Amino acid sequence: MTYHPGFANHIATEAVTGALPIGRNSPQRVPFGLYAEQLSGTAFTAPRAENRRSWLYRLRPTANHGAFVPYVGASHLQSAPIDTPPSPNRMRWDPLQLPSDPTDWVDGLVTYGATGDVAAQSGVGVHLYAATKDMDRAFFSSDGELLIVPQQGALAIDTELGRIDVAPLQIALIPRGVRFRVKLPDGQARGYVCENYGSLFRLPDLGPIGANGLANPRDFETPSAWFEDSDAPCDVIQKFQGGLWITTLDHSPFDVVAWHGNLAPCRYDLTRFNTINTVSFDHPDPSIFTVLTSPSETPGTANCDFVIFPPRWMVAEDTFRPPWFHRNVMSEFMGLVTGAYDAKEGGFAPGGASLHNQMNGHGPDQASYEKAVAADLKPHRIADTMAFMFETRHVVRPTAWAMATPTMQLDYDDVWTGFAKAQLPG
Ligand SMILES: O=C(O)Cc1cc(O)ccc1O
Ligand SMILES: [Fe+2]
Repeated sequence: MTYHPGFANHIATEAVTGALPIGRNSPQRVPFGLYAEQLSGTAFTAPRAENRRSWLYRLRPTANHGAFVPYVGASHLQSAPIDTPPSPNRMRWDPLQLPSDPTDWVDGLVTYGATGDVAAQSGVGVHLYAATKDMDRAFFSSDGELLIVPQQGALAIDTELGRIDVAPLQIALIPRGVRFRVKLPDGQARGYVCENYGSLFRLPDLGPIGANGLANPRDFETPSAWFEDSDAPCDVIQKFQGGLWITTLDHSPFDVVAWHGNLAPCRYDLTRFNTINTVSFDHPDPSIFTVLTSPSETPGTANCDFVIFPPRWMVAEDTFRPPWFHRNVMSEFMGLVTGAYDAKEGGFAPGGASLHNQMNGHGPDQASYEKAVAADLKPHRIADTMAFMFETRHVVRPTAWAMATPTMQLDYDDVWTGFAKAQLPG
């Protein structure tokens, strides 16, 4: 498997020499009788800097399929708007358990919450997955791009535009509409998915940081063209406006022999993140750890930011080093890939999740607080950690499933109930 470095670069790739038309997108006769097809990730008229599309050259056009019918499977996938009431309460969940029956990646997806409105192309869906079986069918979301954060087990993702291998500490980003199937080299896998209904994820501006730092573009990797020439039937499941639909093709959907453009799946290794932090005092806002951002119409107020808390040196002087107590106009869904998170001494396990919605007080648990105020502030490396946050301007509504699952920690408030009252002089 070969990859091309760069984020949303214009790439030209062919799995068969001579398959890619030169100098035009849609010649009268495409080499080998391939079908030329445009995949648009932004409106045709989106400004050039925003515009994302690719041209695919395939054995058959995607349009060559029968009707989709509703998918009747054990799916726990949902979309915004969620019909259960929003809750101001802070929530936390133990890890999602592996299913007892053989379950592939698509049936292993469970929606914990969603926000915005899938029909209005704003907001996100937040899913976790727990899977034990390779997919032998294809899946795509018409509702949003998928940011996949593996937590346990590698994923071998075959997509129409190439194959991506990812493991925990890496992420994959799959554009809206791109069909893919997930295989499990380790036999089982768990992780998180942000389904972004809004504007496409991109690298954040760096402002005074300068031209380099945080996630550097060249560390994103886009696969070369790959295809399979198979006339065996293949089920394709589509998520469309929250519902799941299925059709059966009489051929493989993975039949793109060549493609070019700047809309394609990619992967990124989170350990390549160039972490920037204070070298004087005060814990900076977590926006300093933004990997990718999906802007909204309001500058600086994201539809969704993907923020990580990677291993790093803590050197701040006269500073409460962990995340401070706070209330945020943005809503925060967090997960933990590995290790421990510096604001939570207990209860936030790798594979677990938490939700702190708009304006609701949260921050270090009491044990983290006591430890931090007592600490001798020598340089200290937080070595084994990788937490992340999907932070959104829209309030996340938990699903009925997430509210009812036994993995929900009903005593989560208690991590903040024991604080001693401050003592004023006199
Ligand atoms: O709530 C959290 O743990 C996430 C978070 C981390 C941080 O360093 C500062 C603010 C913030 O919301
Ligand atoms: Fe927070």
